[in-house]
Amino acid sequence: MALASGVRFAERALLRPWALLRGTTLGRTEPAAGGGGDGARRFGSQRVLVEPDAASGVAVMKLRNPPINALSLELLTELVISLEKLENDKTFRGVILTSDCPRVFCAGLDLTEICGRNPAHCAEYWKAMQELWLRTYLSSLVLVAAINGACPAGGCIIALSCDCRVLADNPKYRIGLNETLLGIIAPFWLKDTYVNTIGHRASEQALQLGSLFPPAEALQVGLVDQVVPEDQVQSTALSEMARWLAVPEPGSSQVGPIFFRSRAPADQEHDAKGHRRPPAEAARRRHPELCQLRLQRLHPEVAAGVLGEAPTEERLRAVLPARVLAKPILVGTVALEDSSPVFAHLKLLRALCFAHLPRRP
Ligand SMILES: CCCCCCCC/C=C\C=C\CC(=O)SCCNC(=O)CCNC(=O)[C@H](O)C(C)(C)COP(=O)(O)OP(=O)(O)OC[C@H]1O[C@@H](n2cnc3c(N)ncnc32)[C@H](O)[C@@H]1OP(=O)(O)O
Repeated sequence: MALASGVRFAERALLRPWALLRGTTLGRTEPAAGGGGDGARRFGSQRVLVEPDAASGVAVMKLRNPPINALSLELLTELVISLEKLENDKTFRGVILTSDCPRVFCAGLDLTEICGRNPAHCAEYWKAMQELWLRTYLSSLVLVAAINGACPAGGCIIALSCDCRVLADNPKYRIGLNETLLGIIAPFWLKDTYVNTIGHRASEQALQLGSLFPPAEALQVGLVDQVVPEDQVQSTALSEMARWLAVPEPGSSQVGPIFFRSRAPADQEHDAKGHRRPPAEAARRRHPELCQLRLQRLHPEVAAGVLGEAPTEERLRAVLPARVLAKPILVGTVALEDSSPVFAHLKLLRALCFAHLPRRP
């Protein structure tokens, strides 16, 4: 019964992802601030404001979940949708991520989404967090973080998944992964991202101590690329973006996320006819091992949400057709298959089941 109700919950959420967006208006379009230039219209949602500049191919994406841009489920979902929208629009090559809330870039996970919530909610929330990380870390767009406020934990994760980080020079704006101090253990993909950015020893120390770096130290350790006066963060981010976008194709698309963040061949962005693959598919091809990690890491939490409790083989065999169990399912293609929610859900269920079954000889 727990299984059946768990499945119904997940199915409903997957079939109606917009149901997660309580009180949200998506796709609203209005003139950009300052009158808007050539074709400049801003769009976005309640918690993510997008100011696109078609002429430069750059959009500024502002988090606005006052007072501190805590990563609520709604904000995570809206960020993913906005990024996906820009990735699918060939006009855009770069996004500047910044905050619309004074003094805080992003306070990290919304702790009210975790504390005292049921396992199904935690699973949904955690999945959304990983989705955002995958979407940013593997994005085909150049992402520059214009960090105009405090940037702890989950805020730092967003910044780390960008190609470049510009931090405002204000000693109150500290940045780092401090979750250890809250009793949250960084998953290994996050540890790896830290190591890739600031090196092994610095990560080891900073993660264990839960260090938050003030601007000068963040620059010194390599956590940010530039520290500039607060009123120059946006303009510096735009200059950085111009530098990154000036690299001609194909170099610009083949180095960067594909080259550095994947062990897969670097030619996965386009199909044999030269058509650009949908971002989710390209990401999966570029980074199969990430997809795999994703589910390996995800399954205990999701199992709690989807299956109600750790399933026994007997229970799984009772609910799954024999042919499903006869053939190993590729674990991990699930969450990136968002084009078909029902299919994705079935695959998720199967993959979870396999994660709990004894290995075949
Ligand atoms: C099932 C899920 C499993 C998850 C597994 C995770 C695996 C690892 C992956 C990611 C891990 C991420 C870890 C995190 O992100 S944990 C969050 C860590 N965040 C922090 O430590 C930041 C804490 N906040 C602050 O330091 C400050 O609030 C600051 C952002 C600097 C802003 O300071 P200030 O402007 O002075 O504002 P206040 O401190 O007064 O805060 C205003 C109100 O906001 C509330 N608040 C603050 N932070 C959070 C938060 N993260 N979530 C929810 N609410 C938050 C604060 O209590 C104030 O509320 P109120 O006005 O009602 O008192």
